[in-house]
Amino acid sequence: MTKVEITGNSMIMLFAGYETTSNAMLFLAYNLALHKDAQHHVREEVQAALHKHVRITYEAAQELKYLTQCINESMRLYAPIPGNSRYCEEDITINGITIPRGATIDVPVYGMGRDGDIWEDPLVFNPDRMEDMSKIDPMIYQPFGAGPRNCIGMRFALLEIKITFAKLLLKFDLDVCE
Ligand code: HEM
Repeated sequence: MTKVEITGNSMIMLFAGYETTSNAMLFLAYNLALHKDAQHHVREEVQAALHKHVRITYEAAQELKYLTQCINESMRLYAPIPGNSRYCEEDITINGITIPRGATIDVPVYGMGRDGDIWEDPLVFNPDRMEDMSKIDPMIYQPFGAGPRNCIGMRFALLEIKITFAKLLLKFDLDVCE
């Protein structure tokens, strides 16, 4: 790799990985502060995992299913990257719509996450709807993008968020200010 490539890749890893994860955590904290029942559920789950694993390890984090649902639901409502795009390299017709070569396709990630034709009560924070991710269309719910160039840091980000919130909720109660 050249020096320019190393610098460019280092910069993108920092920019792509810092603000995105911190915004995801910010909105998760907000949603859990607003929804004490969900916060309580997550805390109980973390305590059970701690009981089994003693520390919040990688393995323990994998068992935090309800916390994962809360993270996913929070990113549906508040996608850290609200829009994405793709450049069309050649003419193509999909479902009767022709997209010409050279066109840029905007992907409305935030809008799709709140579309009433797709989600029941779209503005309600309901982690239960994220219980079975195989029922969710990955082209519609795509906070980490989609396809071969989706987010390379997704697993790392989810782990980081889970460990942070597991530790946070063991010590603190999250509340909204007046
Ligand atoms: C909650 C946290 C994060 C969110 C919501 C997020 C979201 C995204 C999205 C939407 C894309 C574009 C994918 C596409 O076009 O299909 C992307 C790409 C990328 N992300 Fe993340 N990201 C997060 C965390 C991270 C972290 C922690 C890292 C690295 C440590 C990272 C590194 C990257 C890189 C390098 C790309 C470009 C991948 C490529 O072009 O092949 N991201 N991310």
